[in-house]
Amino acid sequence: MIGMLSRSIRAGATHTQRLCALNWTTLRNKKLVRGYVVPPATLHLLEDCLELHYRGSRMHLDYVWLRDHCRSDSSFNFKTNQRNLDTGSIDLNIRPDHTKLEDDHLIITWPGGHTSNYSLCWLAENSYEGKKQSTIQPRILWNADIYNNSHVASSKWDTFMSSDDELKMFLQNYLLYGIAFVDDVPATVEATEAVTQRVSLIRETTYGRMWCFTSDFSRGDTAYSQLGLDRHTDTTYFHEPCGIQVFHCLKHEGTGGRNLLVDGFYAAETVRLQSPEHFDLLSHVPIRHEFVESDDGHHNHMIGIGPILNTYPWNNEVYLIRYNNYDRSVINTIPHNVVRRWYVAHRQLTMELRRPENELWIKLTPGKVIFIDNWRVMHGREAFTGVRQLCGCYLSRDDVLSKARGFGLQA
Ligand SMILES: C[N+](C)(C)CCCC[C@H](N)C(=O)O
Ligand SMILES: O=C(O)CCC(=O)C(=O)O
Ligand SMILES: [Fe+2]
Repeated sequence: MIGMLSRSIRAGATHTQRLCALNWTTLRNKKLVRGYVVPPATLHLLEDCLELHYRGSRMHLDYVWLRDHCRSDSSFNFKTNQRNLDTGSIDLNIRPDHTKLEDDHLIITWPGGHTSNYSLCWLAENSYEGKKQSTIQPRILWNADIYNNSHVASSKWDTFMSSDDELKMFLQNYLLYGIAFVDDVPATVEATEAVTQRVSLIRETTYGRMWCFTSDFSRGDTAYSQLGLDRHTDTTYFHEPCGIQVFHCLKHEGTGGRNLLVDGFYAAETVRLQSPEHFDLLSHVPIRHEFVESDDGHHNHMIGIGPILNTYPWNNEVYLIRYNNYDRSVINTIPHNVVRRWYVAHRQLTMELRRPENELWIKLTPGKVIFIDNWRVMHGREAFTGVRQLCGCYLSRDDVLSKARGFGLQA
């Protein structure tokens, strides 16, 4: 399992990306890369696509796709990175009039005279064959030992607020592990908001923008009690669950109240390895989650529908887990001959999520702000006594990933 996980990390930079980074002028002259002879690129025009052999990969590039992805000035706006070309105007039976390979570029002349010029590196990087092999987001999946032995450093408030290198390191930790910490934050809602905004935009929800809650049952949800909460992800009842959950415990005078963290993707990968058919059910059967609240001040009825595990179809990478047994709603979207199999699959995932060795327990104290990837890492809480006050907020995932990409991180 661990071997597999580290492969997924190394897959971060694809074969083609690494090759493209080399100096090809030298290579063309020598035709030799570290002892390997580089075969020249070759082209075959098939009925509906062009077959390109380049640096060890064989790609099939559909003619309509090629015309659609033309990067000439009239087809593509490089200032805005948007397509100019009207895809609706491409002849669906289009075929090149003429093709040639020149200086690691493919040049196509289309009927009517338009010319397209594609770098072979770009094609390799953007072809289906290239994408199928690469990981969208490299991650280090963990159980308690793996996480603890990684000795992931927390950021400190001062450096975090002033240094971009520190923010980049924080984001890298967050992307790899799905959790990241900032320490020594002043124990106020304002400072929590500031530390959060350093990362990205706050996502306002029915709970507010910044929320501060205690066990006062002010809302129709057990989070607002002293009860223990089993591992779960939040806002499963949104079609797009919140991307990040931020928690800062401003005060706790009493006992208990530790938080539990479990890497949902670690558990999901174990299920995939042991019972691919269970993994398949969990990633295809749509399930409803629901939040119904009706009292004096609050009227909410949220419904979110989607499978427990969400995967990219082309490379089977998991990108989102919705797991909240409290908020899971009536199952009426599955025929009876599938229901029991789904429960068996769900039980297996639950057992993996509940293995004690997968549980990371932490006591949040004033000053320690945790960012949790709510699409990946479950959180829970131990029952507590006394006054416990937690503040925090949600972030939307797109904005956080965009920030990370801005630092050159793969996300
Ligand atoms: C975090 N905050 C206390 C504001 C909201 C808690 C929401 C809890 C809900 N059952 C869910 O899982 O989404
Ligand atoms: O009280 C806690 O530590 C967390 C409760 C919870 O699950 C939530 O607010 O989403
Ligand atoms: Fe929660």
